[in-house]
Amino acid sequence: MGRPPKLYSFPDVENDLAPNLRKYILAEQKEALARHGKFRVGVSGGSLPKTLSRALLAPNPPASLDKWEIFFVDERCVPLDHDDSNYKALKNDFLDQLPEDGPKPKVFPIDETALDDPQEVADQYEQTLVSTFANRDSVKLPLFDLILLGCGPDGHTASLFPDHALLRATDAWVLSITDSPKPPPGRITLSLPILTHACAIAFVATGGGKKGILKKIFEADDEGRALPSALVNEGGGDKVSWFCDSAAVEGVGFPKRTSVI
Ligand SMILES: O=C(O)[C@H](O)[C@@H](O)[C@H](O)[C@H](O)COP(=O)(O)O
Repeated sequence: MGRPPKLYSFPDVENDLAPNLRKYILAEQKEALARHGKFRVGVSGGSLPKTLSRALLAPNPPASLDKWEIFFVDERCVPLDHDDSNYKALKNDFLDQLPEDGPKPKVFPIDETALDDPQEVADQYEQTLVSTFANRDSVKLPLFDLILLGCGPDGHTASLFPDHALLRATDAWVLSITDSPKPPPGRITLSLPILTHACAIAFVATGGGKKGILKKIFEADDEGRALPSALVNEGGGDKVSWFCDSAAVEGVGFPKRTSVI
């Protein structure tokens, strides 16, 4: 690993992790707005939308939310109102909780017209990125201001799973998977080069269920180094920050930080 990622450990999600995550996101937002007047964020599914809403809703949602463009780091190929939809989770946990008269982000869900064909969904989503981030011929890779990731108990992140061929895919921005070990099997995901190209990348991993895998990722022995989340550490270096609670990092022998400055 070149310049190592930052590993934050907080005693508690509600009172410590969430306010520090807020501070971090608002600092990234400030830099992005100064760079190009927009804040382009990629979000994952799982528990992330809930933690995000804890971080961002209180004491009040960010004033520049109307400058935010929110994309999905990965999405399940299900209708947007299905319980498995990452869009639905973000909508329920965050978007619908915003005050009616306040600023709203622009959100880019998947196209629902070809859900039985994940490759088609991936191609359509890549087109969405191409038309938002500029012409693919002029932009080699879309530059997200911030990517927010989760980490599964097997070390997966986004819908990039351990030992899966998608980990080696470098020719597309958005990939499809039909055999996801975590249900549902049909999904789309940003590719590893897009994740690590982002200006900033944050993982949120909490709870005792993450303990063993974080140890493997950070101790990076041969097995740990090959895990998808470790490959993000490897490619993103010091652009990567991990927001964890004490339960998740118990026993992890890697220097831990306790607050975002
Ligand atoms: O849609 C998904 O399934 C995800 O994007 C996935 O990569 C998730 O982030 C991790 O599985 C962690 O999930 P938890 O935060 O629920 O542990």
